[in-house]
Amino acid sequence: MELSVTSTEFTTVNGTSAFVPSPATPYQGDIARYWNDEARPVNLRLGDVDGLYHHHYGIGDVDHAALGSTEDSAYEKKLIAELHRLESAQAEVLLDNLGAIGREDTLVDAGCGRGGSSVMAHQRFGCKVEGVTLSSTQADFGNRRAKELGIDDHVHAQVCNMLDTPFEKGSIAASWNNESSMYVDLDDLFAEHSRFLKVGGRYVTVTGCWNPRYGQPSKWVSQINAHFECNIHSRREYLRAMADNRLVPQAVIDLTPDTLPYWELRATSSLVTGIEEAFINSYKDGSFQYVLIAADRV
Ligand SMILES: C[S@@+](CC[C@H](N)C(=O)[O-])C[C@H]1O[C@@H](n2cnc3c(N)ncnc32)[C@H](O)[C@@H]1O
Ligand SMILES: CC(C)=CCC/C(C)=C/COP(=O)(O)OP(=O)(O)O
Ligand SMILES: [Mg+2]
Repeated sequence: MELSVTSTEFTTVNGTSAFVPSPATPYQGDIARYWNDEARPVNLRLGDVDGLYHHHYGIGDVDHAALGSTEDSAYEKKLIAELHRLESAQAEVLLDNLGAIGREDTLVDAGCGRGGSSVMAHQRFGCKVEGVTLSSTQADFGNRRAKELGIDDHVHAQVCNMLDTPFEKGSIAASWNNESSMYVDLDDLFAEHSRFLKVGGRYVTVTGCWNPRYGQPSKWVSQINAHFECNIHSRREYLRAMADNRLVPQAVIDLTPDTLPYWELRATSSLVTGIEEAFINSYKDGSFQYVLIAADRV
């Protein structure tokens, strides 16, 4: 495993030894531990459907015909497949917004999780994808999947702070944060993307953000922050930090109506985690939005 940090330590995670780089901050240490320990069935069982493991949410209409009757003994399996289909549809929309990518290009998946979006990007464009995550468990998982798929020469994950990456200035054709920008300061994040992206390169984020029109983060947004130990930014902060870092928005898409069917379906499943109500209520009261922002590095 490649590491872009200078010192390392061993720690105990779930009773086993895991390799944890010295975090840039105590907060990043907490986030590394959080994702090293994470093994929720709602993520693993969905990933098992086709081997693409996501840590993001879904978009699009539910295919009720494919789900069939709730009385059917195979209903739960179909529901899991449907939730997974919607999560992969979200990643497809992110990739749609990366623009023209060639086989020779290298992309950066910032906060790559178990690597589902990285694999999909390689499968679509034939390009190289470099994923970074704070979690050694996730990086190992992603690299193992890439090896199993025979694409480890193109898809690679490493334990690395996305605010301080080893990628050379101007070397990257496109980069993204798929539900990972709520763990960092946006000025620091966009300064780093702006540094390693080529001029004319594309940056995309899919994220949940609080709506400035609501006023301040609602109780539901605060509940989501506490649940994931993250810090959801406002839509205004995204646009301001992009403008300050040579990232010019080309598309701002409100995906809130598209993600509600996913949440309403998930709330009926046996895999609920308890956070469904906060997402549904905040999307419905307008305090929280699910957005995609695509920007050009100028
Ligand atoms: C909700 S998961 C999203 C994973 C992935 N993008 C996906 O769509 O499946 C958040 C990810 O952000 C990563 N992350 C959070 N802060 C980070 C940081 N400072 N540097 C690198 N990764 C970070 C976590 O390690 C985790 O992999
Ligand atoms: C849109 C927002 C605010 C996202 C916060 C980041 C996050 C934890 C995303 C999903 O991860 P996951 O797939 O591991 O979560 P879950 O277990 O709930 O499916
Ligand atoms: Mg999930």
